[in-house]
Amino acid sequence: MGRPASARERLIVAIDTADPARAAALADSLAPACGLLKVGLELFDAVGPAAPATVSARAPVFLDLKLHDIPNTVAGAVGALLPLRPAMLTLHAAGGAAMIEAARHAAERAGAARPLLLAVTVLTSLDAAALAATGVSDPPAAQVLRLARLALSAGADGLVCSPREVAALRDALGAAPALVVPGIRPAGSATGDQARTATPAEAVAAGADWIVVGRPVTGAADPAAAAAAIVAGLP
Ligand SMILES: O=C(O)c1cc(=O)[nH]c(=O)n1[C@@H]1O[C@H](COP(=O)(O)O)[C@@H](O)[C@H]1O
Repeated sequence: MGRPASARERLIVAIDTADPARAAALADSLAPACGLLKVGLELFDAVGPAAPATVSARAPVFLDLKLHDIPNTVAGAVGALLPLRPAMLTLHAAGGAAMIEAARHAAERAGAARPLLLAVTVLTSLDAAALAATGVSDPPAAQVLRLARLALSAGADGLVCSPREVAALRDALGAAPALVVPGIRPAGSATGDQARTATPAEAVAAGADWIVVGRPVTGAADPAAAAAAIVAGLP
């Protein structure tokens, strides 16, 4: 899929719920207010392939299953997901080059309808101490850049990173990789479990192509109005 052509198209709303009726209601109200709707592990694990199928009737789907397994298994999973026609699909960069190459190879079977393959670098919920506890003593920014280079050279189309790394990734990698950025918090909204955050406008000004927002929109009294307010504040 092409890069967003408007502020509205930059917004991806994460529909994180295990309740299919709530997911359908959120999709109905939010589809006109954003570019894509994200179906993640919570909804997919609860509802199965019917989840993206329901949502894709309303908006393009970002299918965020963060695949991370041996290359043969990930290739098979990508092949099994292609009939759902996601516009974007995630896998963990830490799965390594051979896994990403296998995913790319499998995705190419969809031809022109191939989803954008996005490599998740360092989860936005990890701060430097939490990352160090996994055995990575480099700061998050260095690990994000290392994983970004690995993923792109193995065939990923883009990256998922926190807003804190976007400017450095653009400096190092240029305009080519798609940068999809969660960890977004409008001023005054609760951080929750996110550690590396910034506002929607800061993320886009730094070079994000798309921003991913979940609870600040879906937890609002009027989710469509919350989404519209985010879009109105983008540069
Ligand atoms: O791949 C993702 O989308 C993702 C990667 C990451 O590092 N951090 C992250 O928060 N996400 C997703 O982005 C969404 C953020 O939701 P909120 O924290 O509610 O805005 C969730 O659906 C996460 O699964």
